[in-house]
Amino acid sequence: MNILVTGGAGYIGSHTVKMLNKMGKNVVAYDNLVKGHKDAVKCDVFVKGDIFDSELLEDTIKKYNIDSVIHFAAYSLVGESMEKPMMYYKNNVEGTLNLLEVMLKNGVKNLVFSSTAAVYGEPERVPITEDLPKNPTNVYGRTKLIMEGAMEDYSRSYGLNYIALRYFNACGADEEGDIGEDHNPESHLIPLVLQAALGKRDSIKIFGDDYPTNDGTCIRDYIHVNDLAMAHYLALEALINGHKSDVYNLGNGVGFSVKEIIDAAEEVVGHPIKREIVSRRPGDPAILIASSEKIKNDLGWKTKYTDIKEIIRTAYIWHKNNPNGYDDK
Ligand SMILES: NC(=O)c1ccc[n+]([C@@H]2O[C@H](COP(=O)([O-])OP(=O)(O)OC[C@H]3O[C@@H](n4cnc5c(N)ncnc54)[C@H](O)[C@@H]3O)[C@@H](O)[C@H]2O)c1
Ligand SMILES: O=c1ccn([C@@H]2O[C@H](COP(=O)(O)OP(=O)(O)O[C@H]3O[C@H](CO)[C@H](O)[C@H](O)[C@H]3O)[C@@H](O)[C@H]2O)c(=O)[nH]1
Repeated sequence: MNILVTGGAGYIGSHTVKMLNKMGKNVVAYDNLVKGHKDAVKCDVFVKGDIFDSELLEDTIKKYNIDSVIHFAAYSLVGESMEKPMMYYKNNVEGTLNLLEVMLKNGVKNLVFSSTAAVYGEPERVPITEDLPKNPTNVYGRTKLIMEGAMEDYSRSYGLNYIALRYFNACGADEEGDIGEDHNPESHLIPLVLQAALGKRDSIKIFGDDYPTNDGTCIRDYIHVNDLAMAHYLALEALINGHKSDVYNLGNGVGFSVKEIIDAAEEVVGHPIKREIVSRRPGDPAILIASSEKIKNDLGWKTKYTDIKEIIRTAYIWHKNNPNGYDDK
């Protein structure tokens, strides 16, 4: 396997790069560093480049004899996608189409693609299985769904072999503490809760406590970033061994409310975390819980991290030791 990882300097990409590198695979991390961090790249080869740069992509594929691609590079802020749809269609759709064109032109047919639970929108039931209707409630989710459709068409017409992985809420950090989550701006719940715990912000704002859930706050399915990373490896291995193109959910199958996450974080850090109820964030579905039975049955994926406190603890180690994230700001 000679694997090109686009978005390899980002949060999930860097964890996948590190894991593949540790497994002895040949990995080339490719990232324009618009959001990612060079220090997050724990493999020998890093190429600073854009997925729109066809020439550099082609040179990289040839130089490193690339046979497979894991494609993380995208924009992924739901709120921003509603304000700036053009930016999202351009990067997530046009950018990915460009990458696919260069791949196919150079005979690279294996692709693992980052999709998202956001393709489902407000689900008609939980746990969510892959066959449920796809009705994204935001532009971000729609761009990912459009790409799932394009990959299906490319698979039929050009022999692209792809697996799209629909992640639920990625969280946690590598246990060695050298890489973690550093988004700017940060919008995800767990890093924000931990920043509040570490005094980096005054409080954690709870976006609405009037949802139809037990405690009124939204329920999500939190999945450790290294469990996600492992799924990418299994997906790629399956494709190389002739597995058909497919789509899989990735979650723990258990839901935690926002309040339950803050309670769990308080136990991890050992002191209370100031919380504040504010109004709902537009576009937030009340409950998202994954069924990941399909990938467990098909590819033998297993989660290593099932205890939410353990997951938060791995994130806490990173945030405590790197209160300002990576040193590149
Ligand atoms: N974090 C989550 O909870 C979550 C959930 C579902 C899906 N996803 C998807 O997973 C992928 C990775 O998410 P993440 O949280 O690691 O995001 P991230 O922003 O940390 O990583 C994305 C990386 O892609 C790079 N990038 C963006 N546009 C690029 C371009 N045109 N050319 C080259 N590099 C480019 C960025 O610099 C960044 O390093 C994304 O596709 C995202 O949509 C994330
Ligand atoms: O300061 C905050 C931040 C978040 N939340 C709440 O915490 C939950 C989790 O929010 P995140 O922003 O951490 O994650 P999302 O569920 O909104 O989004 C994640 O899952 C989506 C799929 O549903 C997309 O894939 C997206 O990229 C990914 O970040 C939500 O109910 C949100 O309302 C708060 O109450 N306060």
